[in-house]
Amino acid sequence: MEPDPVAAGASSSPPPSPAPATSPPWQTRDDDEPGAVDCADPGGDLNPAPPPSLQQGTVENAAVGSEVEQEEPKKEAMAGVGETLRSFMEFGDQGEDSIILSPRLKDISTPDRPAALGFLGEKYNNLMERYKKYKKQVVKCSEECEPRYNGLKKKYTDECAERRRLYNELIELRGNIRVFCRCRPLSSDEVNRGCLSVVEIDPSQESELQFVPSEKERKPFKFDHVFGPEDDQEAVFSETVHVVRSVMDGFNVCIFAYGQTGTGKTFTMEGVPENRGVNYRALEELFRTSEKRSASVAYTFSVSILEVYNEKIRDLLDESNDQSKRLDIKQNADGTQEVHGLVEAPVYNIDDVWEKLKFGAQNRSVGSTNSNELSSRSHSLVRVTVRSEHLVTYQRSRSHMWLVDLAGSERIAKTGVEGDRLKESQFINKSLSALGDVISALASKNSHIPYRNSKLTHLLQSSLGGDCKTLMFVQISPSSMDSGETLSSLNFASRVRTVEHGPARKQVDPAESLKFKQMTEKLRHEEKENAQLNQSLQLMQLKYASRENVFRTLNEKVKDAEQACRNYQQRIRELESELGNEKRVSRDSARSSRPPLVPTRQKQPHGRNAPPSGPSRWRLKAPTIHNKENIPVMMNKSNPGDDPNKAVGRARRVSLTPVIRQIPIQPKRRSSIAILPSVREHLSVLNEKRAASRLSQVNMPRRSVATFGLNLGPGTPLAGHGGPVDATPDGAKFRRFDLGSSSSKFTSPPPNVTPQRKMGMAPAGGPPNAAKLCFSIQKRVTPAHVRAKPGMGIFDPALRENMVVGRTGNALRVLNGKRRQSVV
Ligand SMILES: Nc1ncnc2c1ncn2[C@@H]1O[C@H](COP(=O)(O)OP(=O)(O)OP(=O)(O)O)[C@@H](O)[C@H]1O
Repeated sequence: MEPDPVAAGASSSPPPSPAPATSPPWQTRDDDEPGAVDCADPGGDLNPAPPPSLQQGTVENAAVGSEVEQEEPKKEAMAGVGETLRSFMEFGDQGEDSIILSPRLKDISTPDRPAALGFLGEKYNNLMERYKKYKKQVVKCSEECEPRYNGLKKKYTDECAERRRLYNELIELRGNIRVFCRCRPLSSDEVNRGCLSVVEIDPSQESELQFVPSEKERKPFKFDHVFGPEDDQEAVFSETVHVVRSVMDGFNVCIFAYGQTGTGKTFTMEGVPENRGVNYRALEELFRTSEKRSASVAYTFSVSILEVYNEKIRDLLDESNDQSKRLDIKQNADGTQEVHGLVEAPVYNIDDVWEKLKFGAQNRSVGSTNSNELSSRSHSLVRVTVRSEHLVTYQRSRSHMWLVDLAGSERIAKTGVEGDRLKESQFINKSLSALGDVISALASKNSHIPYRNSKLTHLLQSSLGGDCKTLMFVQISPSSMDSGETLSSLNFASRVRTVEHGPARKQVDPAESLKFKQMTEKLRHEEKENAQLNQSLQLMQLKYASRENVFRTLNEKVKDAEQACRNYQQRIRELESELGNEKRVSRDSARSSRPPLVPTRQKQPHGRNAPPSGPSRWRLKAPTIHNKENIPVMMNKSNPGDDPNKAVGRARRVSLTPVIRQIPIQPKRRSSIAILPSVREHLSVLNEKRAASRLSQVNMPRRSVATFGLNLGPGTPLAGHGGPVDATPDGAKFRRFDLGSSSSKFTSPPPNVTPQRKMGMAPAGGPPNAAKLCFSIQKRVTPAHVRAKPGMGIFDPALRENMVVGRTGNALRVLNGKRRQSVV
C-alpha cells in the first residue's frame, strides 16, 4: 500500500483550519509564492500550509504518508481528504484548464488516494512551471506595453481636450446656443408605479444619449453635454462655469432651464439649501473671480429678480409687493431691452445674494397641480448686473447675466387643471410656444423673428438672438410615463442647438459708450481741422520758400546794385579828376597866353585837404553834393573805395558833376518784338492795344522791359540798345526790378517756370526775359498742341515758317482766337 501523503502532511501540520468558503481552492494567495496556492494541497482545507513533499511534487510523499497511516487521530483527516478530492473532481469539469480531469479521478477509491495526490502534486508543479513562464512573459509584456499604453492614454486625453476646445471655439465663433441635457433619476413614486427608464446614457459618451421608448425604437440625441441621474450639482456647474466667467469679461450671458414640469429645472437652477444649484454657484464664482482680479479690475454686482406670470412682469424684489405695479419692456438707445423701474439691489457678498434669492423665491407665484406638488407657475428670471472698471486702463464695462427658470411645459389635458390654473397653463404654454417660434425663426435664419409675441421672448431677445453667450439646460424625465414630453423636449433642444446668432461681443458701459461716441465725434472733427491746418501749413511753407527765394534774389540784386553804385562813384571820381585836370590845363594855357593886367585876387584854400597835385594855384570851390539824406558829402579821392557817407565832414573836395536826374520815361505802348514780317502790323496793333490797357492799370514805366537784353529785330519800335532808357544806377536797378515784375505780371510764365526764372534770373540758355517774351508771343500765336516745350514755337525757325510765316492766314486766325481767349 502506498503511503498517504495527506496523512503525512497532516501529521506534521497543526490541526486543520477550515478554508474560507468563498475562495476557490486554486486561488493564489501571493503571486510571487508558487507554493502558496490553495490548490497545491488538496487538503488545503485542512492544512493552510502545503506539505513540503507536495511542494516538491514527488511520490516520496506517499511513502512518508504510509508510515503514519495507522495512527488513529489521522483517520478523521482522511475523511476530510476525501471531501477535498471530491471537490477537485467537481472542479475538474469546469474547463479546459482545470487542474484535474475529473473522469480520471472519479473512480479513485480510498486506497489509491495517495497516488491521486501524487498525481495532483505533479500536475500542480507543471502548472506552476507554466504559470511562472507565463507570468514572466506577462510581466515582460506589460513592461513593454505600459509606456506605450500610458503614451496612448495621454494622447487620447489630450486629443479629447483639444477636440473639446476646438468645438467650444467653433461654438463661440458661430454663436451657437449651447445645450446641456440633464436627466433626473426616477422618483420613488415612479419606481413604485413600475415605470421604466426610456433614456440610456453611456458614461463614456458625454454628449450623447439614446431615447428608447420601446425595444424596437431607439433615437440618438447629441448635445454639448449630457448629465445622467448620477451627476450631481457640482458636476453640472463644472461644465457651466466657463460660460459664467464670460460675464466677468464683459459678455452678456443667459442660462435658462427648459423642460416638462417636474423634470428638475428648479433643482438645477436654484437647487436646495444642502445642494445648491447654478444660480447660487454662479454668483459664488463671480465673487471668487472678482476677488482674484481685485488688483487690476474693480467689480460691482447687483441683482434683480422678476417673474413673468400670466404675461405680466412682476418685480420680486419690490418690497411693497404692489401687484398693480406694471413693468414694461423698453428698448434702449443701444438696442437692448430694459425693464424700467426694476429694482436693482447691490450685493457685496454671497450671503447678500442668498438673502435676495430667498426673498424673491418667497414672492414667486407658486401653485399646485397634479403633476407636481410645488410646480412653479411662472417664469422666474434672475438678472445679475456686473459693472467693471479696469484700474490701469480705466476701461468700463457693464454686462448682464440672466438666470432663467422657465415654467414647466405640460399637456393641459394631462394635468387636469381648470379655472385659474388652466389660465396659467395657457399663458405658460403660449409663451413657451412663442419661444419655440423664435427658436424656429432663428434656426431657419428668417428675416423676421417674432420676439414680441410674448413677454418672455421680448425680455430674452438679446440673449436668444443677440451678441450673448447662451446656455440652455433641457431637463428630461427618464420615466416611461413621460416619454411623449421627453421626446418633444429633446426635439426642441436639438432645434435650439442649431441656432446661430453670431459671435458674442463685449459690452461697454452705456455711459462710457456715449462718452466714447462723443470723443470719437470730437476726434473726427479735430482730424478734419488738422487736415485743413496741415494743408494751409504746407501752402504757407511753399509761400515761405518762394518768398525766401525772392528775398535771396533781391539780396543779390541789391548787392549788384551796390556794386554798380560803387563803380559809378569810382567812375565819377575819375571823371571829376579828369575834368579838374582839364580845367587847370585850360586855365593855365589861358593865363599863359594873356598876361594879367591887374594883380589877381587869390583865394586861400579853405579845406585842409587841398588837391594833392596839379600845377594850378587856383582852388576850386567844391560844390556841395548831397547824398540821399541831403547831408553834404565830400568825395575823398585818396580813398575811393570808402563809403561816401563816411566822408561826411572830412572831405572838402567835391564833384563838379551835376546831380544826375532820372530821365523821365515816356509812358508808351508796349512794343512787340515778334519778327513776323507779314503779320507785324497786326501784332503791333494788338500790342498797342494790350499795352495801353495794361499801362492804364499800372503806373510803372514799362517800356524798358521789352528791350533789355534782347536781340530785337530791326523793325520793332524798341529795336536797338539805345532807346530812351534811364542811364543812372538807380535807373539800372529800376530797370532790373521792372523787368522781373513786369514780365511776371503781364506775361504768362511757361509751364516749367522756376522761381529763378520768375524773378528774372537768366536761364541757362539765354537772356532771362527772352524766354518770357517768346513764350508770351508764342502762347498767343501758336496753338496749344504745337507748344510742345517752352522755347519752341515762333523762335524755332522751321516751326515759325510752317506755322506763322508760311501760313499767315492760319496764324492770324490763331492769333485772333487766342487774343479773344486772353481778353476773356
Ligand atoms: N438631478 C436630480 N437629482 C435628484 N433629484 C432631482 C433631480 N432633479 C429633480 N429632482 C427632484 O425632482 C423634483 C422636481 O424637481 P423640480 O421642482 O426642480 O422640477 P421642475 O422642473 O422645476 O418643476 P416645475 O416645472 O413644476 O417647476 C424635486 O423634488 C427635485 O428634488
